[in-house]
Parts: sequence; C-alpha cells; structure tokens
Amino acid sequence: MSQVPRVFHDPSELRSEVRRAQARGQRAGLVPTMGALHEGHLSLVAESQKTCDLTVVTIFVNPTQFAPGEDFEKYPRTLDTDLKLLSRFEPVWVLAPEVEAMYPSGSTTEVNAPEIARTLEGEFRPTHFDGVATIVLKLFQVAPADAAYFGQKDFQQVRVIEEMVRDLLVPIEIIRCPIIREEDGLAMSSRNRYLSEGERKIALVISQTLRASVAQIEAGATDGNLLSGEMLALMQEAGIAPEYVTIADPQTLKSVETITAEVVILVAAKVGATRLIDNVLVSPPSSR
Ligand SMILES: Nc1ncnc2c1ncn2[C@@H]1O[C@H](COP(=O)(O)OP(=O)(O)OP(=O)(O)O)[C@@H](O)[C@H]1O
Ligand SMILES: CC(C)(CO)[C@@H](O)C(=O)[O-]
Ligand code: BAL
Repeated sequence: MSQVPRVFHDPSELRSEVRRAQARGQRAGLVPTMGALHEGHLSLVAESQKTCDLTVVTIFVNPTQFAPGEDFEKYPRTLDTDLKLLSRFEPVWVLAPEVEAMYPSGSTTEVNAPEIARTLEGEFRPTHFDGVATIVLKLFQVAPADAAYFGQKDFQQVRVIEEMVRDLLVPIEIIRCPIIREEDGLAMSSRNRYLSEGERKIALVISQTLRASVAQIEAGATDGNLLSGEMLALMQEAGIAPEYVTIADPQTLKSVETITAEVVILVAAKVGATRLIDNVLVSPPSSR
C-alpha cells in the first residue's frame, strides 16, 4: 500500500532522525532536488532504494544558485504532487525547508566551487555553482547520508560535487545516475513544462543532434571542433539558440580537438525563453 512520505521542515529534526536510523544500522541515501518531480528524479530514488534502507529526498528551490533575472520566482513549486509521486517508494523522508532554515539570518559563509565550475555553465551562470556547492554541502550536513544520488543530466554539477567532496573530505559516496528521457528522446527536466507545444518540438532537435554526433563518433569521426560546429549550425537552423556545444574530456571538462578516448558532448541552449541542458557520453571505435 502506498503511503505519503514523512515530511520534515526542520533540518535539525531530520538530522537527528537520520542519525538515529544509522545508529540502528540502516544505510541512508540522499536525493537532492528542487522539486517539480518527474521520472528522472524518481529514478534517483529507485537507485537509492537498491542499497539504502532509507532515502531522504530534499525539495528546496535554492535561491543562491539563481542569478538575478533567472527563473527563481517562477520555478515550479508542486509539493503536494511531489509527495504523491514519492508515495510509490518506501521508506522515503522528505525535507522541504523554508529558505530561512537553510540560510539562517546573517549567514554570509559560502563554498567557493572548484575550478571545474568556471567553464561551460560557469561562463553563462558565473555564480551558479558556488550556490549549488553551498547548498549541497548544507544538505550533506542536515541529511548526513551514506550516499547521495545525482543525475548525469547535470553532468558538470556532478563533477563539481565529486571534486568538492574530495577537496573538503566530506564522508559521503557520490553516485551518478543515467539520464532519463521522454520516449522521443528529450531529456526530462522540470523546466520542460515552460515549453509551448511548438517549442517542445523544436527542443527535440537537441537530443537528435546529440544522437547524430554519437553515431558519427562511433563511425570514426575524430574532429571535435568540426562536430561541435556542425551541431551548433543544426540547432540554429531549427530555431534554437545554443549557448555552448562542447566535446570535452569527461573528467576535466576541457574541450577535445581530436577524439581518441571517451568524451562527453555537452549542450546548453535556449528554446524561446527556456534554457535547457543535455549531454551524452561516447567512446570512439579506436578506444574500444
Ligand atoms: N532526466 C533526468 N534524468 C536523471 N536525473 C535527472 C534528470 N533530470 C534531473 N535529474 C537529476 O535530478 C536532480 C535534481 O535536479 P533538478 O531538481 O534540478 O531537476 P531538473 O529537472 O534538472 O530541473 P531543471 O529543469 O531545473 O534543470 C539532479 O541530480 C539532476 O541531475
Ligand atoms: C543539486 C540541487 C538540488 C541543489 O540545489 C540542484 O542544483 C538540482 O536540482 O540539480
Ligand atoms: N538542475 C540544475 C538546477 C538549476 O538549473 O539551477
């Protein structure tokens, strides 16, 4: 029988309960989200449930990772629906704190995200990853889980968090989970709901272009600049405004001119006013 998850608003109450569960020998998993849940988020919960006795899902639209003029105010907040979606899993605890609970009045301390945050997303959203690193470290404090689950859809975000955890000696395992897509290939994202019907069709070109490049690399194409230039042009022709299309080393995120080993193809693009990201990992035949 499905059961609505237990909801915490007070971070310190959650921390005590997580510690108590761990003292009983339970393994705790953490799934940080900004809510407006979809099957992508739920796949992270399912992954956690494979090895964890208890999963904590945090639902918090973190103000410090949005720049002025971005969509912080309009970001969808759908807590009741989110709780219903989570009721298919058990046991799940939800932390849904107020901003003041995560940023106590007077707080000025923040995490300086690692160097890898300065490229790609960092060029277009220069303060974004400092905000992400700060809130994720706080979430690790209030939900001191054994493992935390992040989607590969935000590829650079996972790399930033992996480096932060390494650099700051945070005792938590970071688990990367694959991208969940709609049937036609569009990467699931809470922001997809901003798209009009026409924009939704145009947005599909992002994943189609990624797939076409994967096919070319798998068939032996090695020129990273040529391929990313072609992708850029295809998206522009479809009415998309790419911010970046980069073929990069999956570890360093530095762009790769000649593809001889596994690469990640990363895209950020605007469809109308909506900013979407997507990526795919691919290995050339020479490395297999
Ligand atoms: N399609 C997806 N497949 C797998 N994981 C995903 C997917 N979409 C989001 N996630 C992961 O869920 C976690 C929470 O992400 P978030 O709440 O920002 O969702 P989102 O749909 O990516 O929203 P946004 O539209 O704001 O980017 C992150 O670790 C993110 O990578
Ligand atoms: C990790 C995260 C929950 C931090 O606010 C957010 O960046 C997200 O949803 O990917
Ligand atoms: N998933 C990334 C959250 C953001 O765009 O702010």
